[in-house]
Amino acid sequence: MGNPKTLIVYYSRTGNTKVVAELIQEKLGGDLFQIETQEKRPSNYRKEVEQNEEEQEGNVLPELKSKISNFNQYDRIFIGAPTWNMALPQAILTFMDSYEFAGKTVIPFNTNGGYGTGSTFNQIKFGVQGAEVLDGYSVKGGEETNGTLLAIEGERKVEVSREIDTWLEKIGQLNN
Ligand SMILES: Cc1cc2nc3c(=O)[nH]c(=O)nc-3n(C[C@H](O)[C@H](O)[C@H](O)COP(=O)(O)O)c2cc1C
Repeated sequence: MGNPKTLIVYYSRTGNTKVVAELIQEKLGGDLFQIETQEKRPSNYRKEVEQNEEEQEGNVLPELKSKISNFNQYDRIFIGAPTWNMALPQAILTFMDSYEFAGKTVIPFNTNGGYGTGSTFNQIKFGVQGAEVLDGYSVKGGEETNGTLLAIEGERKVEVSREIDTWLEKIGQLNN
């Protein structure tokens, strides 16, 4: 695919997934879009953990704040999410439910508190039926439980940027 039109979508509470999204944009260009819920999320960590669990258990799809105009124009869509309770934050499910992905290339990325992607990549694969899904990138981000919010900054951000180059090259997306 020559010069694909690229969209980089992400959900981020404490900024780690946002930094990865911005690094991808620096390297490949494309449009950035932050998924946000219509209703404000709890700022308290424990309250967010509880609300998220309730939403995941009840298959609740929280309403999103805004829609992407002209989604059809995009060929290549990066979807970035933190691991929440070893799964996707439900807002990503709302996002995937809102658009048609058939014929597109989808590339997932993830940040987590050290326990890995959980089911996030599989959920993305399942949520974008008809798309070609490439291998994702995952990196350790923050650990709100011990007070580390944004971890991907400074020297760590430089390292992550290098890892992203390696990943993009491996999946054949670096010079596209
Ligand atoms: C509600 C909630 C649940 C989380 N659950 C997990 C988890 O199950 N496993 C894990 O490794 N990290 C978990 N984390 C940590 C985040 O995945 C990690 O801090 C990530 O880098 C946050 O990304 P962000 O800064 O873009 O919001 C959780 C964080 C929150 C707020």
